[in-house]
Amino acid sequence: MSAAIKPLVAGNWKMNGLKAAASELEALIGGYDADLASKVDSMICPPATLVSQFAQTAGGSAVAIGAQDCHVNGSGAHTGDLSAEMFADAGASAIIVGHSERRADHGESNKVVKAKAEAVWAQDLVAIICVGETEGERKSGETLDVIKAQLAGSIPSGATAANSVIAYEPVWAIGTGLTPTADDVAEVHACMREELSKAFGDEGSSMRLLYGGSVKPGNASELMGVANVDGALVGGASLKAADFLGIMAAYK
Ligand SMILES: O=C[C@H](O)COP(=O)(O)O
Repeated sequence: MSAAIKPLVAGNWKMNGLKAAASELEALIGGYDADLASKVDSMICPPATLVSQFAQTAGGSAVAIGAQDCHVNGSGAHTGDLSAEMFADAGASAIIVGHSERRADHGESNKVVKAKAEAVWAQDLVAIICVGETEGERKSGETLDVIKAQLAGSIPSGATAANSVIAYEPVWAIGTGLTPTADDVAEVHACMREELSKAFGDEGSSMRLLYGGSVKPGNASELMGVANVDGALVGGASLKAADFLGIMAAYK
């Protein structure tokens, strides 16, 4: 937790969810009362096929809708790709870029992630920029160097607390049920805060830093209580409204 930064709990549904899953979004909206909304922001990033529908369902509620990736260009001959402009048009307010599954499955480099963040900003949307070390990198003691290099390479100049959110997701903790210790999370988040403050001044000092990787209702209080952790990027446990609300309850 950082003083004076309103936390964000964002759900990344990844490649999960059909139209009927709107019932979970409706349940989330129903359980996310004004008191909770005053303490923590909430966002769901469904698959691209549901962004428009979810934005309509969430319209007028305090739950924001985001997307999971975008192309670096606004339009053009890129079969199967989707642009930040399209997601803005569909009602998204943020787009995740640089998730480790994109970096691994699609070979996305820091340079590509940076260009995607710029494409997100060009539509006045928020870029949720992900970084994180692999298991091998942690075991060989390279974690902080990897994170620093990813931050330096993936975040464009001009990043502000309003246009960017940074998510630390250790690759080995994603979908595995494993989590780093609170001390390990604190070490990485302190390092990120220092790097961002050096690079972006006051904007870096007040940018939201999310932790992601096997966040569940049972471990949310401990993880969200770590210094410089300003919320969570949640995968599996965001698919059910009850679990997602259980994670946000860490801020009650
Ligand atoms: O974007 C979300 C993360 O990859 C975390 O996924 P997970 O909560 O299923 O471990």
